[in-house]
Amino acid sequence: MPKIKIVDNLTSEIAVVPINNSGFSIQTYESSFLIGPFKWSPAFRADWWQLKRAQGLSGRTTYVTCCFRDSTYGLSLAQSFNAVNPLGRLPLQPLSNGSEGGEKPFHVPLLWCVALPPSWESKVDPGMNTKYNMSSKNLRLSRAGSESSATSSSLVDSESLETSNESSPGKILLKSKSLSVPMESTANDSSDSSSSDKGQRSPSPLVPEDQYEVEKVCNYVKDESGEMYLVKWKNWEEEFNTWEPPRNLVNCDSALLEFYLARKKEYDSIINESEYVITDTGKKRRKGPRIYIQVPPDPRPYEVQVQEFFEVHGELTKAELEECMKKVGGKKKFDNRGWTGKLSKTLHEGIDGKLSEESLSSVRKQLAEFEYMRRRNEHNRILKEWQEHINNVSNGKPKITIENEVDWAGPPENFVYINDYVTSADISIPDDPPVGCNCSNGCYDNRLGCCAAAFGAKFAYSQAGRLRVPVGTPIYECNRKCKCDSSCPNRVVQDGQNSTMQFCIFRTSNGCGWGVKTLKAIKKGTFVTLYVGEVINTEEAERRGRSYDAEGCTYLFDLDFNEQEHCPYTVDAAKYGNIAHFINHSCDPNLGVFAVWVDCLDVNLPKLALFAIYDIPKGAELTFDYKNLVEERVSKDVSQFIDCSFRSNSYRRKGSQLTYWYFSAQQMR
Ligand SMILES: C[S@@+](CC[C@H](N)C(=O)[O-])C[C@H]1O[C@@H](n2cnc3c(N)ncnc32)[C@H](O)[C@@H]1O
Repeated sequence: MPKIKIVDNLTSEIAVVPINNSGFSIQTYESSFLIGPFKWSPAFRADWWQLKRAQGLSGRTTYVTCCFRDSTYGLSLAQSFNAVNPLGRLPLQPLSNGSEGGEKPFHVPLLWCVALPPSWESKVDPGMNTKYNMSSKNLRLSRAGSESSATSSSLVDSESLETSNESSPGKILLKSKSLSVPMESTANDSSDSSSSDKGQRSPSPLVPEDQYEVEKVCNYVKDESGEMYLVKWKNWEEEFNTWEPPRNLVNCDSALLEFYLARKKEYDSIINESEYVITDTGKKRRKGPRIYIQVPPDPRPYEVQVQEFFEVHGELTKAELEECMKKVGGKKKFDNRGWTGKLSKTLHEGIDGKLSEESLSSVRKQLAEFEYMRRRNEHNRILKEWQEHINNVSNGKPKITIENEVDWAGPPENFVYINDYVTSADISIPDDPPVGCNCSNGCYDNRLGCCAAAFGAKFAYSQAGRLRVPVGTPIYECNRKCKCDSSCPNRVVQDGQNSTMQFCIFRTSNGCGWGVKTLKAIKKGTFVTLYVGEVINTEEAERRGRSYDAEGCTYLFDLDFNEQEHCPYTVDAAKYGNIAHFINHSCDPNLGVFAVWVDCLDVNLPKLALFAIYDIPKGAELTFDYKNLVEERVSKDVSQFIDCSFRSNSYRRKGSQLTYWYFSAQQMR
């Protein structure tokens, strides 16, 4: 009667019970644990997970060794496989020939030792249903590395196992990236240390202790239970080669590629040298024996394989990609799971010139979709990075998203997001106001001595912090010298944007480049944003203006509020700017620009603040009127280029007194 003893470190014994031809049941005596019957099927996988969970092993990659010794049939079989995928292919290797007699020692390295050779089914008497026990003296454990380096949960208790002095090739060594304790050969360990060394890993400072280097890939199989590669490990003899699932083969691209290319060549030469016959049904059939070698998937990254295809069949055209854009749109994520299998194979048939015109065109269509989505994904990633950067700088005030479903434009080159004016070395913006108000018990409309009244201006805000003066009104907010505190209603612009505001920098579809839309409704009179940039002097502004004219882009804003003097300063938002950099022009705008003085009371250096001049609905593009600016500063060509495509905003209130508001700084006085 064949006997098998199952040993592990959690339970002393596990019985493996063959259930007819359908598989095995595992019983652990200590915990009266019974699983099964299970088959070599997905159901077995489920059972296995159940077992792992019950044993507290879930979430761990555990290596499992299954051993089978059948004295009736005189064969010892052993194979290791990953517990995460117990259904991985188990190519069985006879470890010793039972006909030589005697029980051969072999290692039982990790948690489980169970009898699981699929081919055993055919050898088991269907009705037998017998518990198999193997004497523990057949099991032998030894390991390389120190005892202390072993985790107790990953080793069989060697005390409980008897040792055998027999030399035998019957050993199982697990050499894989996840294995924590390397096992060594016992074949010659007591008598021949030099040959024993051959089976050990030589210490390498570059390879962590728990990892093994792939020297070469020797074979590949794929069947309904998955793919496995036969691996020769660096510094280990061939007899220690193991079958590994693809996920265990990390950082060994060149070994995989070398094997793939050799295997493909071998396969192609068989195909090319074969004779073919035309069958009665008109099909071409290869003559000769079945080809047993299998070609693994090309391990090179998707981009490399696709490039090879394009080199043979030409790059994708703009039209092909645009077709995809219409079909897929801007949002769908690139998912290359669909890529890995079939398409890769077909692609290679295309590279090898084995596809018909029709199939080729269908492959191109599929590739165009992949390419489009891949590029779109990459593009979205870049935009996302930019979005994160902007929100970091603005501290989420306002919250900004970026969207481009229109073209491939990315973040503007050399653009630096800022929150406040920046200056060149020759300009400084004072922030120490010489005077402030004495209103210790509240600032309010026309209160004598309060900042607005002191400067001869109107109190600009309602108690709710909304603007209530028409465009052209200068705004004097309370400053750091004032007696009032931060709750003062005359501190709107200096408080910055409300963090509940949400804007989206989006790519316009009417050729205006980027624009800004609001993702939340904005009430009329609400402060929306500052127009910030680099403060430069007149001469520099003239120079830059000429070059911006040539480019057809304008970001210059003269601070020409002091009618008495020539305008000494200009704000240039081309390179340094905030969200206002992206706000487009309209002759019928929903934002108005106001000059606001806070801590800098220099008449030539106000802040430029954009306020909502209507109730703006969610989703509307934000615009202000910079036509006057264009007429003053920019050439005719550019002012022709600027159109007033936003004129017909349906949410505009007819007859509103605000319709005559203009962007011109001159008119704000
Ligand atoms: C302050 S920027 C606005 C953001 C700009 N769209 C971008 O992509 O960076 C001004 C430039 O935007 C473009 N622009 C703004 N409003 C426009 C409009 N109504 N029609 C055409 N182009 C416009 C012009 O190129 C102009 O020089």
